Amino acid sequence: MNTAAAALTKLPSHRDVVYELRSVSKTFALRRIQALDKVDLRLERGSFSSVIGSSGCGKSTLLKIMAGLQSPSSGSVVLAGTPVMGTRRDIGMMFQHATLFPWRTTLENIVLPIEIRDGKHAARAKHEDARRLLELVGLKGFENVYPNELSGGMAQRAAICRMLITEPEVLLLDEPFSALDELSRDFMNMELQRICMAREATAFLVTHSIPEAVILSDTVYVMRPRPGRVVEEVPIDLPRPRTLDMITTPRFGALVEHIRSRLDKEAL
Ligand SMILES: Nc1ncnc2c1ncn2[C@@H]1O[C@H](COP(=O)(O)OP(=O)(O)OP(=O)(O)O)[C@@H](O)[C@H]1O
Repeated sequence: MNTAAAALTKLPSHRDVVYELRSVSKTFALRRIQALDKVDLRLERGSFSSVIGSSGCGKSTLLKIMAGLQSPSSGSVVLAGTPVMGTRRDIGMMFQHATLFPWRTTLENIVLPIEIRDGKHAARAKHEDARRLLELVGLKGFENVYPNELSGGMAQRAAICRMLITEPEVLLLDEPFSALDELSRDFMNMELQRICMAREATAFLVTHSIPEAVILSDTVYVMRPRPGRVVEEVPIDLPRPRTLDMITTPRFGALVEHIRSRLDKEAL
């Protein structure tokens, strides 16, 4: 078996806990909204987790706190043994829209986080790494193309490279493919799995789609609103690598139904 095939058949390592949230609460004092109430999370190294819940249940607030973009009102957030007190180098983020700069080529967009952090010289030194990442996501040959020549899916792949160029420990993903059509989204989800497995990345995804959460995750956290809290941690016992035809299996259907039954009824 070649190395790429070996990487694909490897199961997630499930060893040490890399990210831990203990009793995280968040209240927005001005509007007296308790967005999060005592949320506990433990992400194992190399695992893929998702959070699902109705609109306004606190998913984005949770992600922002994990990213160090917002501070919790109480509780602790620890990544790789140190408290998260602000943005940090070992956290990579990806959002719904790729937001590539139109005046920079794909390659220049990918190395931008390095340029901002360490300057132009350091960014240039990363061009080889950026080329390798482009190959990993299937964009070889698009190094010198401008964003207006990329499809939505291609732009999101470039955004994956931009997230990975700083070699983050964890990937925080806020509905990264929700703006894509269904076929591209399915394809990109399988690509995301391949990339995460190849790099043994620890990933955490916010999504509104139960099937997406199930096909990608080792664990799905179900949230309910007012106040936002995790009501269940659902282990997904489907084998890896996951394939799209698993969606038609009875086990997949049972997991989707179980998660649906645990969601806030008003959201359905
Ligand atoms: N900066 C803020 N100031 C005041 N209230 C806020 C702020 N950010 C979020 N909220 C409130 O906190 C609650 C949770 O919001 P959040 O955006 O985390 O939910 P969500 O689950 O991500 O929603 P959606 O799925 O619609 O994106 C909501 O009631 C929202 O109005």
